[in-house]
Order: sequence, then structure tokens, then C-alpha cells
Amino acid sequence: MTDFDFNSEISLAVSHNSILHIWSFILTTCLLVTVLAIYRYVSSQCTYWETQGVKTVSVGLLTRFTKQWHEWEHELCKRNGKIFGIYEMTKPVLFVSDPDLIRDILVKDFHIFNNRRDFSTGVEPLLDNMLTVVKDEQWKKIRSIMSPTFSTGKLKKMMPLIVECRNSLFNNLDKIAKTDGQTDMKRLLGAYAMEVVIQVAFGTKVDALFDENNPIIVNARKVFGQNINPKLILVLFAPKLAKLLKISPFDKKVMNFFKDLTLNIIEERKRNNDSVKRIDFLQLMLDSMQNNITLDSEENKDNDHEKYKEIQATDDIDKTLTSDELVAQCVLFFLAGYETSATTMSLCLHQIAKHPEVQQKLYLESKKYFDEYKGVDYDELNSLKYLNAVIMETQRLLPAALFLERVPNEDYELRGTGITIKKGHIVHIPLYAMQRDADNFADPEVFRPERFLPENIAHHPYAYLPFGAGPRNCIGMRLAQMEVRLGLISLANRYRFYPSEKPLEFFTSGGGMIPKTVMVKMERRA
Ligand code: HEM
Repeated sequence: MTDFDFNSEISLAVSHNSILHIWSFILTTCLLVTVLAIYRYVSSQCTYWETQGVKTVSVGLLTRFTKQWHEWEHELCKRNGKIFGIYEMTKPVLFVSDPDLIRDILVKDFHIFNNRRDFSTGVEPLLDNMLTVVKDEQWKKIRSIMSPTFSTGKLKKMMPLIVECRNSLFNNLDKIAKTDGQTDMKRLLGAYAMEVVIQVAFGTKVDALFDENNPIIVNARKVFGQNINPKLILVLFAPKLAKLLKISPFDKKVMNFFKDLTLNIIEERKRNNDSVKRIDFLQLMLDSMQNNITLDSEENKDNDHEKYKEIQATDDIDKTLTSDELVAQCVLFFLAGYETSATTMSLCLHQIAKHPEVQQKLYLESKKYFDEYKGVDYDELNSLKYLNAVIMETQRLLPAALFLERVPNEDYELRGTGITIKKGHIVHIPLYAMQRDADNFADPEVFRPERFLPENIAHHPYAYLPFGAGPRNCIGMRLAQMEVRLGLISLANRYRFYPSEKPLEFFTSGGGMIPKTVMVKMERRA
């Protein structure tokens, strides 16, 4: 190599390096300018709460998803009081924890707050037609077709089917009690909850649900069983972008699994076409597809308290379901009925295992139910006051849903505050934080079921919302209460539970408080 060549190689390398440096400088500057421009744009859009005199809190997206959601939200509410505003990107969200205002939003002015935030995908009819997602008239139609499934009369008729599910649970727990008794109650009660859903929804018994590898259970666990679901985050915080990118928050394979399962059950029902009139959820849906349904508002006459009053079914409501709507509600039934009930029951067991004095009182109450009513009577089950108090106290401290949300369909002035919430803004009701607020419950961190005995109840009805409230509350509440009450009283009667060393750990996804496992040690009572 000559001197000349050597120098030109060096000068070529130097000039390449300089070009690279110039380009990386230009790119970094562009990136910084873009980030700054987005930041300035977002900040300039985030001024609404200021104009309303509302305390504004800036929250980082990262802290929200790296911390356990319930802890994050609890701390936020403790620091900032009963009304404050945040922004999700540029969307104004108002946190409201005042029980009187919550009553206005959920019940009194329900005609304005009848929808949740937009969760539709525009590409996934299975999700977009679910009762939890649909809006306005479509919601009214589907809700009034579904609600008779959960009337007291129907549930009473279903009690023997649920007792059968409870008996399969016993069979499985008896086997575990013969080993060292250490078990994940969340898994076992998940199988019980799924059996109940399948019985109530489809009048079908599916065997082997207690098998951990059963595909129904495996797929149901996939829906909620992850810590951070990036697609869900995008749908929640940038719904327009998610729609543009045609993103659906749940795994398509899982959704298709439940869709195919539902279609098979429907096909079988049509093939068998037996003459016995069935009372299950699927039959109500199929009848409504043929416009063959009489909406009986008498069915719900027990829902007389305003907190849980159903919308009234009137003649002007369209009563015909499309096939997309039918399949979506069936799949929703699987998803909504499984994780929430299994979580509530297993957390009740976790609590009684940690509080032996509570467990003993519950056992004494269970003895009467089993000795006098053989553990199968519907009305008597609902009159067990201590059982009810244990469940309510567990749901106060560890509710399956951490918050409720509503979106007004017109501008709305919050009574007595001078604050106007604009059409399309989000109202966020942080029920986990409210249920642990000393203004609502004395010694809020203490597990004390006695506070829910009828003679001791002292809280505002809208400070306790594990099933939501108003016409858009949990449609499955009565079914869930029946299944959880029957499950818990039966287990307390037959077994003794001891706490496990393993602390509870929750998934952080989606605003639910879903434990990964609930380990307890159990033994059969003599
Ligand atoms: C312990 C068990 C359960 C808990 C804690 C629970 C909790 C909730 C909560 C907090 C809501 C939101 C209510 C609101 O926005 O005001 C809800 C809605 C809903 N739940 Fe449940 N749920 C449970 C069991 C069930 C079951 C067993 C089903 C059905 C089989 C069900 C079906 C639904 C549906 C379809 C909605 C949406 C209602 C609508 O938008 O009209 N849930 N649930």
C-alpha cells in the first residue's frame, strides 16, 4: 500500500464518520423536536380541569403499569381527595369518590351516563357486540333480553344444578384433603365457577373441568392471566389509534375458541330440538333471535332498591338479536362469569384461613344450614347473615373490579360543585380506594365481617360498590351471590382451612384485582 493510498483511506473513513455524525445529529434533533412538539401539544390540550377549578394530577403511564394497579390508585386517591382530574394522553378523566355524587351519576342521571368508555375495536364483532361494550339503544335491547336469566325465579330453579357443581367440587377437594392438603383454591374454584356458567348458560354438563389442562379453563385463564397486555393498554389509552391499526385487546385464538365452543353448543341444541322448554340463558337468546320473546318486567320485581333496579322492558324496545349479538353474549358469559366469581370465593377462603375466629362462626352457621336444610335450600341460603357478611367484607377489601367508569352523552354539571364534565369525558369511580377510606368505613384496613351484619351497617350505600350500581350494574350479581354463598358455606362446613406462607400476588392487567394463585392448606372436618 502506498503513502497516498493510506492517506486517502484515512480521509475516506474520516469523511464517512463525519457524515454519520451529521446524520445522527440531524436525526436526534428531529426526534427531540418531535417529542417536544408532542409534549407541547399534549400539555396545551391538558388544561380543561384547570378551567373548572379542579385539582389536576399528572400521572405517569409507566408508574401506572409497573406498580400493582390497586396500590397505585389507592395512593393517588389518598393524596388527592374526593374529586380530582387526570389526563390520559389528552383525554380528561375525573376521579369522583363522593358517594352522593356517585349516586347521581350511576342512578339519578343514568340517562346521561348510560355508557362506559369506548372499548369497541371496529374489527372484532365478537367483542364489539358484548353487553359490557355496546352503547345506548343496543345496550338497552341486549340488557333487557338477558336480564330475565338472572331473576330470582329462574335462579331458584337453577339451584339444584349449582348444587351438582358444588358436589363435584367436594369430590375433588376430598381427594386433596387426603394428601398434604396444600392447594391453589383459585384453580379449583375456577373449575366450579366455569361449571356453574356452563350449566346456567347452556344447560349442559361438561365433565373434567377440574382437570388443569381442560382447554376451556386453559383459554379462560389466558384472557385475564397476564400482567401487562400492551394491546389492552393501546385500546384503553389511544382508542382511535387502536382502531386505525385494527387492534383487538384479546388474543384472537382465545376468542375463536369460545366462539366455536358456543356455536357447537347452539348447533347441538338446534339438532336435538327437544320438546321440554328450557330455562337457560341460551334458550332466551335463541328465542329472541326468532322474535319469540316476551319481556316480563315482573321477573325483576325483586330488584326494587334503586341501587340495583333494572331498566324497565317496554314494548318499544326492539327484541330481536342478530347472530353476532347472540354469540358475543354467550362468549361474554364465559369470560365475565369465570374469573370474578372464582376470585371472590378463593379470597373469602384466604380471609377465613387467616381469621380462625371468623371461620369458627361461619362453621356454626353452616351446621344449621346443613343439619336442617341439607345444604340445598335457596331461600335459607340467602338468609345466612354471617355468611353474607364474610363475603361482603372480603369484597370490600379485595374487590374483583377496582373501579367503575361512565361517560356522559351531554355536558353535565356535577351537583353543588360548579364543575362541568363535557360530553365524552370519562368519570372514574375508584371503588377499591373508596372501600378502604376511613371516611366510609371505620378501621378500613381491618377485616371485620360484623360491620356488614344488618344491625351494624353504617356506610353510605354508594360507598360500597363491588357489583357497581344503577341500571348498568353487574347483570350476573344474583347468580354470582348464589354461587359464592353456596360454595363458601359448603366448604366451611366440610373442611378446615389454614393460611399458607405464600402471600397473595395479583395480575395488574385491566383494572381487575385477580390473584395469580390463592394457596391454602385444608383438611376434612371429622
Ligand atoms: C363475584 C362475581 C362478580 C363480580 C364481583 C362482578 C363485578 C362486576 C362489576 C363491578 C361490573 C361493572 C358494573 C358497573 O359498571 O356498574 C360488572 C358488570 C358486568 N358483569 Fe359482573 N361480576 C361478577 C360476576 C358476574 C357473572 C357471574 C356474570 C355473568 C355470568 C357477570 C356478567 C357481567 C356483565 C355482562 C356485566 C356488564 C353489564 C352491563 O354493561 O350492562 N358478572 N360485574
